[in-house]
Amino acid sequence: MLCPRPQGKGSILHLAIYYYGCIWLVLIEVESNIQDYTLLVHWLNRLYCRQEIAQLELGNHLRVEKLVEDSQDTRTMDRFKLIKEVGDGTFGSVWRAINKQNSEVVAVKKMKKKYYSFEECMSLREVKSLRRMNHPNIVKLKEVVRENDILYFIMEYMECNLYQLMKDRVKPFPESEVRNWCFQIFQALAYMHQRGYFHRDLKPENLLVSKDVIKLADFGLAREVSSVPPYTEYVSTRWYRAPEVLLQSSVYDSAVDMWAMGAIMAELLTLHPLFPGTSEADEILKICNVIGSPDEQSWPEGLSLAATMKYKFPQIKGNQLSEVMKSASSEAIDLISSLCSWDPCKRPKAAEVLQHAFFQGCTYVPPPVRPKAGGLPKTPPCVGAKGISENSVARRFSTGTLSTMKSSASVKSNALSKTGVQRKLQMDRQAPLKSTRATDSSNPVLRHSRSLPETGRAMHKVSAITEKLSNMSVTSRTRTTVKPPAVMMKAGHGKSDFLGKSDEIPPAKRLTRKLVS
Ligand SMILES: Nc1ncnc2c1ncn2[C@@H]1O[C@H](COP(=O)(O)OP(=O)(O)OP(=O)(O)O)[C@@H](O)[C@H]1O
Repeated sequence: MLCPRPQGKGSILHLAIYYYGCIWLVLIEVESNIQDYTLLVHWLNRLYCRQEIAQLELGNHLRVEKLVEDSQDTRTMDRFKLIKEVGDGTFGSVWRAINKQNSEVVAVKKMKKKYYSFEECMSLREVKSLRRMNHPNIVKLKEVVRENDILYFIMEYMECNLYQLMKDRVKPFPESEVRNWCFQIFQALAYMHQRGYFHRDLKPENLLVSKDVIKLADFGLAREVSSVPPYTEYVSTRWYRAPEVLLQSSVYDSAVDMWAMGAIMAELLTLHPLFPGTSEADEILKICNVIGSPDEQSWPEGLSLAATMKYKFPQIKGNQLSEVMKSASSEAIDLISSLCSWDPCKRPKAAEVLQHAFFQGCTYVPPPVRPKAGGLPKTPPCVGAKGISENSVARRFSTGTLSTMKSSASVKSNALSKTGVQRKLQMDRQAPLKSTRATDSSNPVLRHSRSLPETGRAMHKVSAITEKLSNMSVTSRTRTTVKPPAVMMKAGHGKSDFLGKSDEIPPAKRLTRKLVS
């Protein structure tokens, strides 16, 4: 409420003080209604601009830095020349582009959905999480631009993704190369997990490579660890999906990323997906075939989750990972087995993995707190014996989770609590979603082709889920071979799935799918 205006012959000074006070009151009132800085920027933007551009300064204190005024707005996306489409995911198409102003090569992700306000854009998970990340192994988000209701992410450009590298290969990657990549990715994961985020959609397509450097990308599903469960939306690509997610736990955590990394590591070492399930039920069966069925000892919470869903695990003893990955070192196998533990609590944390014997000789250098001016921090490579001697120095600056260089992955202490809340399933009738893959016009017949239809965050009616779940049962069957199929396979088929078809394992060739180039 404003005070009554001074009556009578007030001096000019009085009037000035009165109006000054009024302005302050109005501002205070407005401010109390403004939730955060982003909204304030948007509000100012509305006043002065027709379009918005936010240049994100990546670091500890992110802020919207620049508003484009009327005189400039038509130039917003004109600054970029799109050269070639390099990827087409569920949510956006990605282009290699050049910033005409400084000739920098960038990646422009053009979102498929329209965005009618800037707040909507700024509240996207991809923006919220990426803008808080500043790590040499996490793809940098440079700008967020909304123009004509279309949202663009301007990112640093990476040459290709891991899936593209795998599909063209005949011989598996040398273990040293896999070690180098994985070490970088685990550093990125340690960084983001320690900052309270987990990715939830790790897969080879989301690991981008430029020369020796690999980076995590696609934070569309990233979630804050502190966000409140239940997590009800659809999460992650089936082949890399953790069992607790398959069993519809709604309180999973960063351990889902560790499971995915186990599967990715194995795939890099063999060029074949470790758990190429054709449906959710088949996914569980494939997991049982490799690591054996869970029991009261290995994963009591899993049995409860299954019971809640009226799902019965097949009783399979499982194979030895060493049989599946004949040429892998014992350290690699040990690490993959611990990452692919049924019980999420038994999977090592990312920071612990960096201490695993598989990475002996690799140096962990924590990223700087603030980005250095004049360039990105360099990714620390595996540096052999020198690295070991440097490691003690590196650890001094770590967050304290790295205890000993020689210790293997230890057991996690946090437990997943179980819940009766059911997560939503992708159903048979769902229209197939676009696969997440890079556009590959040069290679129409992809040997290692895959479709990742379940990356979509499909939502389904709970009643339908309940019906499906109550029918669900994966019957025990004699061990199906876990030998890599003759052809490279694609992640999932969209043909869901879980229920009633558990023992119908389609032949490998059904898994092959041609890619749209
Ligand atoms: N910064 C980048 N540089 C080069 N290529 C990129 C970049 N970001 C993404 N890509 C390519 O585009 C593809 C799709 O990108 P992205 O995963 O971000 O899209 P999406 O719509 O979120 O996909 P998804 O279906 O997995 O959710 C990636 O697999 C990658 O090949």
